[in-house]
Amino acid sequence: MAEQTPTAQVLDGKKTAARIKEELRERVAALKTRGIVPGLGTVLVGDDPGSTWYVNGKHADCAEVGIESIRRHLPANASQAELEAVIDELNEDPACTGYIVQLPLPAQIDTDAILERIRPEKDADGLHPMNLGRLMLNTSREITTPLPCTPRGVIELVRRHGISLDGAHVVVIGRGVTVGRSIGALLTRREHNATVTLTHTGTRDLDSLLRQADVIVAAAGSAGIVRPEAVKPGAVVLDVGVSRRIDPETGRSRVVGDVDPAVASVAGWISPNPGGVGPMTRALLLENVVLTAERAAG
Ligand SMILES: Nc1nc2c(c(=O)[nH]1)N[C@@H](CN(C=O)c1ccc(C(=O)N[C@@H](CCC(=O)O)C(=O)O)cc1)CN2
Repeated sequence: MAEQTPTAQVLDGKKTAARIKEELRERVAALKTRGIVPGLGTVLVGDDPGSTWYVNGKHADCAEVGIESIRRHLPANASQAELEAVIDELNEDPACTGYIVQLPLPAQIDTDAILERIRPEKDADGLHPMNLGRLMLNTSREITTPLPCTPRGVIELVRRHGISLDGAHVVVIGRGVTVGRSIGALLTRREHNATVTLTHTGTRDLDSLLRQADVIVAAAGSAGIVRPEAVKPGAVVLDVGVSRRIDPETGRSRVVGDVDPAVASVAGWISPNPGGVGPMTRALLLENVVLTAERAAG
């Protein structure tokens, strides 16, 4: 079959994230004039190369916008008690205005118990049950607690390209808490006003649902699961999935998304992967830290 020309417009996460970081630099400078220095803590358990890369990126981002950063690194065999001691320490540290625990955690750790131990006001990822719970409450009031970074990144990426989600049918693939379930809750709030179909590994005939979507958010971690024949012409397609493959030419590991590259000849808009939602996740984490510091300052 002849190769088709990509016609979709690009949802450029790199450029958009750079703009957000510029705005944040000014907000951080304004906080500093009031004697408030935002500080992001990161907790990494183990030496997974992907997680290490993400955490290093978060520290580099902080330096770029003037946020202080605090790093805690535990060995892969750390116990629940050892990790909880670090959480308790960051909860009390005044220099740490918000922090994240890099996920996934090793199997011996009870992840839910760790997320629950983070002080909700310092939960820079918006994954504490109280902050996730607030997402479910009064859907017309503005939320003033931290929200999960990837869902916010997706929404901000779309909004900053002038696309409205009001009334749109969004089909989300993946029911994980960091993306799928929380984006469903966020998009159905009154301010976004979308209709969401949340699909997962138990969904029958995914393609027939995808064909009805105005917007697809693919967060399955299943390489190429969104194929061109299942995409409505002109749809907005956001690729959040991360799978890793060894590139036969370079021998290096590279990211492969959930969206088949041929979708670019059918969709109206598409987010590249890498270079789409990933950089937005990082930028929105910084925004959560700044927001938390601004709110604490009154
Ligand atoms: N505590 C958390 N853990 C994890 C989260 C999270 O939001 N909070 N999300 C992911 C990892 N993640 C941030 O932590 C993240 C993933 C991807 C990117 C990114 O910029 N990706 C690049 C490509 C990177 C590559 O080549 O490997 C891109 O998309 O351009 C940033 C952050 C799971 N854990």
